[in-house]
Amino acid sequence: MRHAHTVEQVRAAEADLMARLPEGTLMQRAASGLAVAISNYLGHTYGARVVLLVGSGDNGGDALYAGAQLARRGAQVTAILLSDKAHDAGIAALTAAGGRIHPLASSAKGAAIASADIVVDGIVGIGGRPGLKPEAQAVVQVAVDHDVPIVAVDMPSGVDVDSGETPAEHVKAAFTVTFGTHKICHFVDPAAAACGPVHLIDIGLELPAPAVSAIQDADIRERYPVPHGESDKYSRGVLGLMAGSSQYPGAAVIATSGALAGPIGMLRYLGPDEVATAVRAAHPEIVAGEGRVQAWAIGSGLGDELEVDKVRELLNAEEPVLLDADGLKALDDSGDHIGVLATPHAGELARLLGVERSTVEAERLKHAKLAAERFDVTVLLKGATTVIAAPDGQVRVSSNATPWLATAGAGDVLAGLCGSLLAAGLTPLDAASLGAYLHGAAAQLASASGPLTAMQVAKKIPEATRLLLDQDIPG
Ligand SMILES: NC(=O)C1=CN([C@@H]2O[C@H](COP(=O)(O)OP(=O)(O)OC[C@H]3O[C@@H](n4cnc5c(N)ncnc54)[C@H](OP(=O)(O)O)[C@@H]3O)[C@@H](O)[C@H]2O)[C@@H](O)CC1
Ligand SMILES: [K+]
Repeated sequence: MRHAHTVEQVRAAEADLMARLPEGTLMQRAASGLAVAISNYLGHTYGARVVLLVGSGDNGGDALYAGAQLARRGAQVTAILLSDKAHDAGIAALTAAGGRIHPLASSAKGAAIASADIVVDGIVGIGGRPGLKPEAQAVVQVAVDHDVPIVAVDMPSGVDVDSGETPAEHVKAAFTVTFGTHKICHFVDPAAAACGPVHLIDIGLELPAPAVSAIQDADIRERYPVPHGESDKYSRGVLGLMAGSSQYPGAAVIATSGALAGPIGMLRYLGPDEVATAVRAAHPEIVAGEGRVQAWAIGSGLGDELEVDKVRELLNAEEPVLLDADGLKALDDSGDHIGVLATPHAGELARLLGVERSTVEAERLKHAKLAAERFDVTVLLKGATTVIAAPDGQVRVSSNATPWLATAGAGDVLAGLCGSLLAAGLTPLDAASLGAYLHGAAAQLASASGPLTAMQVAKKIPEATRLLLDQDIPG
């Protein structure tokens, strides 16, 4: 996993380390990493035209020192000072390296930005409040109007660092160079979408447990419940699936496709006879009717056929339960739901919490955590970046989805797959994490940069799993 820490955690780690190192060491490490990342992006340094947007703090200092290093290697570097205050030693270093300094009032600044190869956003970093001042917004807009790429120093200025929210104007970066650890805004939308690819420069910080972790390929290898020689269909896990209705029979076929592509040994389907017939026609290996299961997945396409009392009984039973779509209507905030995984999209989460959908979309991390706490469940909030919040406060994100995945039935596949992982014995947090990541990986295979259907995603889950587990096909 990659880990993100809060501003407070970063400041504390920085203070610890700075006390043991000569002054300025951390900024030099940061600036060197930034300069290298800029050179790599441009593909050359000599003659490159680099404009630094410099705010009043150390974020501007990073930009100035990186600019000085690039100027020493032959770049034409111009700094635009956006505040009366700026990092004095950084300005001295840039000037000594042959860089130019423009105050905000300079009439030449627009032309410098318009003809730049790259603009460096050193306006604010972890000391920043959300939003851009009008003078900063104006110079950023010149870069946007002239298609000049912007590299964000630490994070795109104007985003809310600790929440990933973007309540006001902010920079949209071609890429971001950050230091010591990721920050929450790198992982959580909408801010994450403004970062572009994020390069992490190690500056030697020693950090506590992260606030948010991002799932990677290696996590699948470490946590996937791979069967062994002694496994049988029961020990691999049996999932009970309640999905589909006469109104939405297709949801059951799609959800069962997702479930069968996961690790379970057997799938029991419970639902109306005509839907069971359709499900078994698509998947003859499915067993219809009651029986022992290790986990339940309830909800996709149930429509009005949701039996709230029955579902509430299951929520209070021992087996873990996944609630999706209509199944979420059975969730209440009384009692212990520690084994429950809820998989809402933003609209469903908004209904559960009694707020507007747009509010959930703007404040995704906050509302996922709020619901996890209020309902005592693990919440998987679907989206371009999926946010998973556990009731103990752990948060993970999965960011490998493709925009093509926004298609009918994709959520049913995810519910089936996560249910399958729950039945195989993973915790709700791990089932959600691996499910979201495998779903995203399967969608990438199914899409190959083009349109896809939910069933195609389900069909690609075994291949995505095999690739991520790195297992050769025997024979
Ligand atoms: N921590 C680390 O490990 C390392 C940190 N390093 C670097 O230091 C950066 C943090 O630097 P920092 O603390 O000096 O704060 P920074 O973000 O430059 O803001 C400065 C001032 O800006 C102002 N301001 C606020 N909001 C604003 C807005 N929207 N628009 C305009 N102005 C705004 C506000 O001043 P005020 O307006 O309140 O007077 C604030 O005090 C960090 O991101 C990284 O790049 C690396 O060098 C080494 C390792
Ligand atoms: K910045």
